[in-house]
Amino acid sequence: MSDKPDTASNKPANRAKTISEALPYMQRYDGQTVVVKYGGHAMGEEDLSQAFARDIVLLKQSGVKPIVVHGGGPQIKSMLERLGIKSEFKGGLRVTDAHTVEVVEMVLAGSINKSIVRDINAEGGRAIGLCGKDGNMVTAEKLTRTIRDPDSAIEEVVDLGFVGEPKKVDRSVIDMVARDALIPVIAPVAPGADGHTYNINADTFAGAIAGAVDAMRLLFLTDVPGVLDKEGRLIKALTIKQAHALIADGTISGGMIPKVETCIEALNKGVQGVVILDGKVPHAVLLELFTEGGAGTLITH
Ligand SMILES: Nc1ncnc2c1ncn2[C@@H]1O[C@H](COP(=O)(O)OP(=O)(O)O)[C@@H](O)[C@H]1O
Ligand SMILES: CC(=O)N[C@@H](CCC(=O)OP(=O)(O)O)C(=O)O
Repeated sequence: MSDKPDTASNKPANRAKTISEALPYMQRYDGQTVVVKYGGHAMGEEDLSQAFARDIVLLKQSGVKPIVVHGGGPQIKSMLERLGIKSEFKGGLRVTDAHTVEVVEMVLAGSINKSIVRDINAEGGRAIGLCGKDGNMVTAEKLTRTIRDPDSAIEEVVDLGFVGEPKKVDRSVIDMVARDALIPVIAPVAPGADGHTYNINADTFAGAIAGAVDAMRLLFLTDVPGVLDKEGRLIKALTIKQAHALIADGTISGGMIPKVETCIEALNKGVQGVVILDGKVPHAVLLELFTEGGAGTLITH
């Protein structure tokens, strides 16, 4: 006997109906690749991490090929603080010197990657933790960035140190892993042809992976319900043109700008749809993929 109260939605027949209603969505995504970017702000609480891991295992079980790409900005920040290493952001990216990149790799490809792998495995999945270095999956190049001074409007080239951008993604490694029962969990750290290790923004990294594997969907789990309008209401769907207009008129600002720009790049590389949604809502991934209303903001051509 269940110890849950016998409310209408809990009645066995209604629960069976809910599961049955997921069938057309399961059929739509059957055999398709879905890349889920799990941001550092969406992690942390045990119940949420467990619900996230369960969703990923359920996707795999129902015939979808999920690929998890994770971030860990807040977790890198706290480790750098513990070690007494100062860190700053320029243009939304962490300035990464030689000491910092060691910590970034340790946190992203180490503790965070392994805790996501553990959570997925605890739910009965078989996750395998990787970063861009494994099997030479991703080759990075040092990122050159120009930033405009808001006062003088002068553009200057900033040196972000070991911050990279993905230049080449070899999808064969991901295909080999995802073909079997395994679920790839990938950290955004990659080697350069120059032998250095590069720290890559996790959104950018997820976009590159999704583009390389022709993903049907790329989901960005963040800490807001999606793209919000000027009144703070959720915009359920956007075209690329509308997204550009919202950036131009200032509705989309801050960290949401590079996220939406990454969405547009991924769509232009062949991803069919990109969704920005709140990773703090339990079972956000299932709500988006397997229910009628979906969740968050869907951006398409
Ligand atoms: N129009 C908008 N809709 C939603 N969020 C916005 C918008 N404009 C700016 N933002 C900001 O973007 C943030 C999400 O970007 P970011 O902090 O980089 O996410 P993450 O750390 O999950 O990658 C939101 O928390 C919000 O403060
Ligand atoms: C170059 C750069 O800024 N890299 C990011 C990588 C982690 C990340 O992007 O994590 P979230 O998705 O949680 O923000 C950083 O060092 O924080």
